[in-house]
Amino acid sequence: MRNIIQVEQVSQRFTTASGDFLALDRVSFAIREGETLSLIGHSGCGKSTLLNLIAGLTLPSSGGLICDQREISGPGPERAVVFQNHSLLPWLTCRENVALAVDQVFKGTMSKAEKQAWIVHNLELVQMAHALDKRPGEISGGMKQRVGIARALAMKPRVLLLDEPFGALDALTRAHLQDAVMRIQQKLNTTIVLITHDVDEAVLLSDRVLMMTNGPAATVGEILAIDLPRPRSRVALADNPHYHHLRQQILHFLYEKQIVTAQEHA
Ligand SMILES: Nc1ncnc2c1ncn2[C@@H]1O[C@H](COP(=O)(O)OP(=O)(O)OP(=O)(O)O)[C@@H](O)[C@H]1O
Repeated sequence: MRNIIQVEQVSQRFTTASGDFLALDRVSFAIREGETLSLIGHSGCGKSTLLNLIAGLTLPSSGGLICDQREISGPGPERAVVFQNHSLLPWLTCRENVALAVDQVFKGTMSKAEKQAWIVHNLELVQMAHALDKRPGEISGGMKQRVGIARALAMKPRVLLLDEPFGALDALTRAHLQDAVMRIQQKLNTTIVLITHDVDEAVLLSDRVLMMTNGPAATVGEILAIDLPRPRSRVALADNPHYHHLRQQILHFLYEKQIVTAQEHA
């Protein structure tokens, strides 16, 4: 598999009231085309900072990021982001919210009818075609996230960046959305970068899990390959000893290695 994103020696400093704060310190890794890579780490370690850099929403203090052989110097439709809080415009319908992205990306390249069909197609992908003309206030939290994912997919991104997209949802809705993302990924072969705090979610969805060290000066701790066959079923995995072994390795990193490291530095 070829690399679609390369993160090379990236550091990120923030200027705060109490002085300079080094959030990320010389982070390097590559994201392979078509893979699902999860970023996991303790709260405040720098996961969103890293995702924002890949999205091009911020620029690194040093180092560089490359997407498809081009330096990332700002946001672009080939890297679509979905945040924890859907961020749909409340006065627009689901169709109109997706249309905003489609109009922006396919201006001049799709006819009006093609755009309408493409909007419906993407809402169908996330099973939300029934709510085309509803406003965000008329649908549930899980449904809003689905529409947010449809809006991102409608941009035909090469990479889908998901910043804790299921964090605010109840366990059952979360499970349905995780299944939807896995199904869509299998269908479209989109590259996905997912921030999560949930070890089970990381193992279920990912091809690799990137475990970050605690901040400040966070960096890549370990990268774990999740070599479980696809399609994956949460029910079948519950009895799979290898699944439990992989889960255990992440827990060990987060709750034993990282705590030890933090104490060593204390
Ligand atoms: N704009 C900023 N200015 C100053 N400090 C910042 C800024 N953005 C992030 N930080 C700091 O950088 C560190 C990493 O923050 P970030 O939000 O990336 O962590 P995170 O791993 O995504 O956290 P969480 O899991 O709680 O969402 C934190 O200590 C945070 O306070």
